Formats: sequence, structure tokens, C-alpha cells
Amino acid sequence: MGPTGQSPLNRTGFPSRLPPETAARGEEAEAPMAAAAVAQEQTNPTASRPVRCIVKLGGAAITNKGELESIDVESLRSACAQLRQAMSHNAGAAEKVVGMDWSRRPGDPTDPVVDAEGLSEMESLGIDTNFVVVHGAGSFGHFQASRSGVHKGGLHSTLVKAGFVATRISVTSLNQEIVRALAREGIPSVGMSPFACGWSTKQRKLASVDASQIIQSLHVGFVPVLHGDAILDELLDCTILSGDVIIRHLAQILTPKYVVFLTDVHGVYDRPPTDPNAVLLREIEVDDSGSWSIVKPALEGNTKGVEISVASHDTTGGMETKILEAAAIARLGVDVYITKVGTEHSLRALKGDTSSEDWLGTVIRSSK
Ligand SMILES: Nc1ncnc2c1ncn2[C@@H]1O[C@H](COP(=O)(O)OP(=O)(O)OP(=O)(O)O)[C@@H](O)[C@H]1O
Ligand SMILES: C=C(C)CCOP(=O)(O)O
Repeated sequence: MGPTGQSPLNRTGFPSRLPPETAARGEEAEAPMAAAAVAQEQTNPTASRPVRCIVKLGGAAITNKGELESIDVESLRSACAQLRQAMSHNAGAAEKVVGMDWSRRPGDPTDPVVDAEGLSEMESLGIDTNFVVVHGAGSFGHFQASRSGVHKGGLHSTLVKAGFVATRISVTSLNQEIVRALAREGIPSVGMSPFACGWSTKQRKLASVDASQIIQSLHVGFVPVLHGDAILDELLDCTILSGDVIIRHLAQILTPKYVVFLTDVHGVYDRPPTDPNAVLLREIEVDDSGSWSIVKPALEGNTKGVEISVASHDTTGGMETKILEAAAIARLGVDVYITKVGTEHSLRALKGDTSSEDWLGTVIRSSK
């Protein structure tokens, strides 16, 4: 991304123009879909219960990305506890948490004890549940997808077909663990897979989206928990849908007050954060045409724009996709906060409180 917008991102080692498959994702971010309008007409989602926040639990944040199918248990626990705090009516006050994971975990000697009588007497959960959670795959799913080429399509190939199944087994098992972690914090979460809800793409652009189940669940007080998924594609047979793209689409339908991306770094840097000279970009503005510029800090003499590195097994474009989708969300007039999981900054972002100077992260907002 040049400091004054237009040519957006620079993948390390690549020319400044976007590679073809990423350009496709960028175009996708530009065009709201007819299906979104259909879903919006079916039910007016904001009529009675406006969505406060859509949050992405990044795969890099809640899994150990270098270790196959390994959850970062502490980061996940912290993210769920902070979500609970952000939803709470009485911040700081001791309140009863209604544990909702009643399944028996490996090693548990007996069935879980459920105080059914106590719960039936409780008037409410004491939290505002008008959040949507979307999580990425991290060390679940990306490996299976890249090994088999699911993101490139071609279900006639046995390898791709097997990889599609393996990818879905992996991401849905992560989804189950995340729903359980949220449920243990007393958040009434329900897992929803884009594939199973009939979401599909055409040449990797979202083509059919049924959000009615999500909207109905929000209306009755559940927190939908979606995830990046392997889905069907009208032209390619199949592809991988990133959680970042799901979030942008849901933002178009639900117009939340703000969107939060939690990941393993403090935000967007001017170059990969592994570089000791990387500078954290505090504020990015997006104009009506989709061009964007770095507002804070002023990067004197930066002609290279934002440089991004993407792990070779990442099938959905990593930070590059996140920035493009975040810019499309900001263009809707919805502020986007990108910050590090498990920090005081992530809690403040989840509460929508990023205005003070000492908040560490990247805000992406409309210039209007
Ligand atoms: N310029 C940059 N600014 C910030 N992060 C960058 C940049 N270039 C590369 N990265 C890398 O991007 C990673 C975060 O993006 P990634 O897409 O992996 O996050 P995620 O959403 O948490 O994970 P997932 O896509 O698995 O859900 C960080 O680990 C960071 O090292
Ligand atoms: C099945 C996969 C690999 C989903 C990828 O979703 P993301 O991690 O949000 O980009």
C-alpha cells in the first residue's frame, strides 16, 4: 500500500501489483452480492437487535501455527474471557457464569454436574450477546487444504476430494473446541459452518449466501460462531473461504458498530513484524473509491508501501487478505480494529474503546 493509497500492498519478494488470485479476492471485496440483499430482505437483521461487534479470532492467535492441529489454550481462554467481559452488563462486578459445556471431556470421571433448578430460576444470563464470532483455521485446515490444493478446485481429483473432507474435519473440530471454550464462559454459542449453511462461490467470489440462520440465532440470543471453510465453487468445484471474507460479508448484511480482528501481532506494520525496524501503523483511512492512506504515523520517505509476507501453507492470503477485507468493511462506515489477542488492547477493542493514545493496534476507518 503506498502512503497515499492506490497501489495497495506489496508481498515481500513480489512485484507491487497483486498476484492474480489475490486480485480476485480484492475484486470480491469491492462488489456487494445480490445474495446479501436477498438475505437482508428476508429479515431485517438490525430491526430489533443491532449487532454490536463481529470479531475474528485469528488462527494465528488461537492456534500454534507451526504445530499441526494445536490450540493455543491460554490465548483461546483469554479471548473467550475478554469476550464475556465485553458482553457483560456489570463490568467488574462478580457475576455467576452459567457454564454451558455439559459434555464429558476425556479424563472426566463422572458426568458433568448441572444445577438445572438454579438455572431455571435465573432471570437472564446478564450479558448482551449481540456479537458474532468468526474464527480462522491457523494450524487446523490450512495444511490439509494446501497439501491437496482444495483452494484451487478440481473435485474430480481424488486428492482434492480427500483434502476437502480432511480440511472440513480439521476446521470443524476446531470450531467445536472454540464453541466449547465460549460456552464455558457462559456465552450461548452455536457453531455454524458456511459449507453446511449452503455458502458457495463462483471463481472464488461469494455467489450464494444464506445468512437467515445466523440472523435468527442472533434474534433469539445465541452467538453464532462461524469459521473459514472448504466450500463448493460453481466454476472451480471447490475452494477455501477465508474467515476474513466471511466477516466482510457479514458486515455488509449486519452493519455492526465495529469489527475486531484478533491476531498474533499488534496490528498492521509497514513490513513483516519479524523485521526489527517494522513500524506499527496506528490509523489507516479508506476513501469512497476504496483507496486508502496511512494517517498515523506519518511515514516520511516511505515509497514501498506495506510489505507483507505470507506463509507458504496459507491458502487464503494471510495479512494481505485481512487488510483488503478490513478496507472494504471500513468503506461501509464500520470501524475496524486489528490487535493482538490476550492483551489489554484486545479487551479494549472488544469493548469498542480504542480512542486513547495508549491503545496499541491498527484502526481502519472511512475518511468520511
Ligand atoms: N506487514 C505486516 N503486518 C502485520 N502482520 C504481517 C505483515 N506481514 C506479515 N504478517 C504476518 O501476518 C500474520 C497474521 O496474519 P494471519 O492471516 O496469519 O492471521 P490470522 O487471521 O490470525 O490467522 P488465520 O488466517 O489462520 O485465521 C502475523 O503472524 C504476521 O507475522
Ligand atoms: C479451511 C480453511 C483453511 C479456512 C481458512 O480460513 P482463514 O484462516 O480465516 O483464512
